[in-house]
Amino acid sequence: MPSVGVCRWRSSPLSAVLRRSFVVDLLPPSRSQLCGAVPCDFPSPDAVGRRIRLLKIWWKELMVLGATTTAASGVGPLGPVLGDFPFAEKLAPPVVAPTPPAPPPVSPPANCHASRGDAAWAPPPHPSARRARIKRPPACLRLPPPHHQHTHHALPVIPPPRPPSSAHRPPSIQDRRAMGTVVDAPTVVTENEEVAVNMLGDKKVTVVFVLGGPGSGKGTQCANIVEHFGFTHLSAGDLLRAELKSGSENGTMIENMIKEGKIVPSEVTIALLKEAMIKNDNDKFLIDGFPRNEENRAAFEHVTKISPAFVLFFDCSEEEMEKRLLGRNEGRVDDNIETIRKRFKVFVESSLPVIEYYKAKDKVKKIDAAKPIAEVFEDVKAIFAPYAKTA
Ligand SMILES: Nc1ncnc2c1ncn2[C@@H]1O[C@H](COP(=O)(O)OP(=O)(O)O)[C@@H](O)[C@H]1O
Ligand SMILES: Nc1ccn([C@@H]2O[C@H](COP(=O)(O)OP(=O)(O)O)[C@@H](O)[C@H]2O)c(=O)n1
Repeated sequence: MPSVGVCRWRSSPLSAVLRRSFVVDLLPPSRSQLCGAVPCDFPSPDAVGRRIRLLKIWWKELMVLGATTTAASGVGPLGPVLGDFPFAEKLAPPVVAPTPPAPPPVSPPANCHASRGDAAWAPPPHPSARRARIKRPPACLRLPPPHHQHTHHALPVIPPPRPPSSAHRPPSIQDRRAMGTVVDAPTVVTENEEVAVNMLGDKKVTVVFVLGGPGSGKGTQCANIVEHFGFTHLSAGDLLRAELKSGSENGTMIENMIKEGKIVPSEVTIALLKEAMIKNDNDKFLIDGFPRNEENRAAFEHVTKISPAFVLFFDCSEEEMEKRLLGRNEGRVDDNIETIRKRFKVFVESSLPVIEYYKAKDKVKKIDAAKPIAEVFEDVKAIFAPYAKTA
């Protein structure tokens, strides 16, 4: 049988409004077919009720498509989890509208470039899906036509995933999982522009990602940039350490990840960055130590719609960085030789590819960070000259 559905819900204490989200995690091939279906914010129990109903409608559709359920990860199969949802008992029993019969075969709309025989073409969404008011991928991108030898209920073959660089690619389930929010607006990240239409609405922001190995001097130079160029410094590591100290429900997880030099799941870090950016009136941000891997990068762009003006990359040898970290004396649990080596490995395996990604977009400004602090800052200043404070 073709598909697997797993549903779980989670809450986050990070937001003023308690956010709850369902994530329906569909393993391939159904994932690409139903991506964008369900994850959402639940600002109130009423909204939760509506989403439960939608989930049930979607679930029915999956069943119609011949899906089977298997607990693959998370809490378990969708059906039982719906029953377990903590707000469920506070709601009137959800009214699930009867699913209308399957629509008759239709021809592709005139404005769809594909024809019925094309693998890219699909009939419009089922009416119950339209009721759901949840943004699904455009029909042209979604269901390929049923495979000729297949019966009615067989899932069609799903085309291979589209390249991640496509500005119109619907966010994947992983991206949405990472966000914990629904992105109703089309995912458009303004490339090669210093400011983007973003989560801050009309407010245009300039974001610079500051990357480099542990101990390369990111924090030190960010302090200088703040002083001279009026940026706000958001250190992902500092935000995570503050979150762990705050007694958050994620505290233990964050602590363990930091001790092991591992990367905290994007949803946690992005929520912290997002909150910090929303709270701050400044429009120029240095985001230090983020994105640390491909997941961080893609999720951030999807959630915030912000593309960095450029990436400041502090290039330094491991030998020099190790020396600095061992002499940092900030009492950090991860500044010991064992964790430092793990962090170096993570940097090479996960963070360097992010730098390569931006390099391919001509957005990386590399600094020789092995030089003394003042000399490094001279190079930094040259890069930030266009952002000189005018006051
Ligand atoms: N260019 C430099 N030369 C020598 N020591 C430096 C230099 N830049 C930073 N340091 C020192 O190295 C340590 C790590 O720097 P830090 O800015 O905290 O790195 P990161 O934020 O990249 O982990 C700190 O003790 C800092 O004072
Ligand atoms: N985007 C990020 C940034 C930091 N972190 C965690 O925080 C730790 C410390 O990061 P940091 O940026 O403060 O310090 P450095 O490793 O750059 O010195 C990392 O080793 C990760 O465990 C993360 O998980 N995700």
